[in-house]
Amino acid sequence: MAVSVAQRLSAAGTANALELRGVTRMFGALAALTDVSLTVRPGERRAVLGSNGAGKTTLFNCITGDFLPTLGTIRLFGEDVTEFPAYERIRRGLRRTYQISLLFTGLSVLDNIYLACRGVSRGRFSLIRPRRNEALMHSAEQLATAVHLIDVRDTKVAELSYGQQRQLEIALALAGAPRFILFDEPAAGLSPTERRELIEILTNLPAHIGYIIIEHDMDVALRVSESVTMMHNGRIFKEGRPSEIESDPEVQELYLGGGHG
Ligand SMILES: Nc1ncnc2c1ncn2[C@@H]1O[C@H](COP(=O)(O)OP(=O)(O)OP(=O)(O)O)[C@@H](O)[C@H]1O
Repeated sequence: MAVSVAQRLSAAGTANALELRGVTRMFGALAALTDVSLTVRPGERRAVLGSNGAGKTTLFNCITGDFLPTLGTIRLFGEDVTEFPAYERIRRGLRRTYQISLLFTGLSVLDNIYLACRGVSRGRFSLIRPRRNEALMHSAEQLATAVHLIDVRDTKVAELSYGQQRQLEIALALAGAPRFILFDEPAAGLSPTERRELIEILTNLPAHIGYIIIEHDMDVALRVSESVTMMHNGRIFKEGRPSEIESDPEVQELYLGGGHG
C-alpha cells in the first residue's frame, strides 16, 4: 500500500536527508557541476532529470564520496560529510545502485542478498569462517520479498531475467539500514511489465527511506517521485513537483523536445 508524503516525513526525523551548497566539480577546465545547491528532506523521493552530460552522474559521485567536490559542501542528515570517504557515508545510511551490474552471477538470489547484509553488518571482517547468521538470513528473505524475488530466491543470478537482476540490485541497496538511496537509471533496458514492477517496488519502499532517482524514462521518474530537479550543463535550472515539471514549456523545449539524447 502506498504511503503518503506526510506519513513518510513524520516517520523520518527533522534534519534534512541531504543538503548540497554551492557544489562545483571541475575536470580540468570542464565544469561538470557548477554551484549546485539542493535540499532533500528525510523520506523525500526526488527525480533528477537532464540530458546526456548534464552532470547527473557526477552529482551522484559527489554525494557518495567517489569524487570530492572542487567547491561547496555536502551534508547528510545534518552532518558535514564533504570530505568523508565513501564507506563513512555508507555507515550513515547512504546507498547507491549503479547502471552496470555488480552482482555475483554464480550465486543464488538469496546468497547475494545475504552477502550484502553481512557486508554492512558488524563482524564482517572476522577471520573465522562465519556460520550462517539466522537474523541476517531472515533480513535477506524479507528483502527478497520486498523486491518481488522471493519465488526465485534459490535461482542463480545468471539465470534471472535482466529485469529481475535490476530488482536484485535494489535489494542489495536496501541491505543494512539505509536511510537514503541514489538510484542510477533503474529502469534502463526494462520491458513495460518490468517497469511497472519497478514502479511498484519503489513506491512501496519503507516510509523513512528517501531517494534520488536519475532516470531517462520520464514516465517512471515522474511516477515514483514527489519532487523533480532538472539539470542542464552542470547547473540546476528548474525544480518543482512532477506535474509542474511535466507541463513547463522550458522543460518541454529543452528535455522532452529534441534536447534529450
Ligand atoms: N571522470 C571524468 N573525467 C572527465 N570528464 C568527466 C568525468 N566524468 C564526467 N565528465 C564530464 O562531465 C560532464 C557531466 O557528465 P555526467 O556523466 O555527470 O553527466 P550525466 O548527466 O550523468 O550524463 P549521462 O546521462 O550521459 O550519464 C560531461 O561533460 C562529462 O564528459
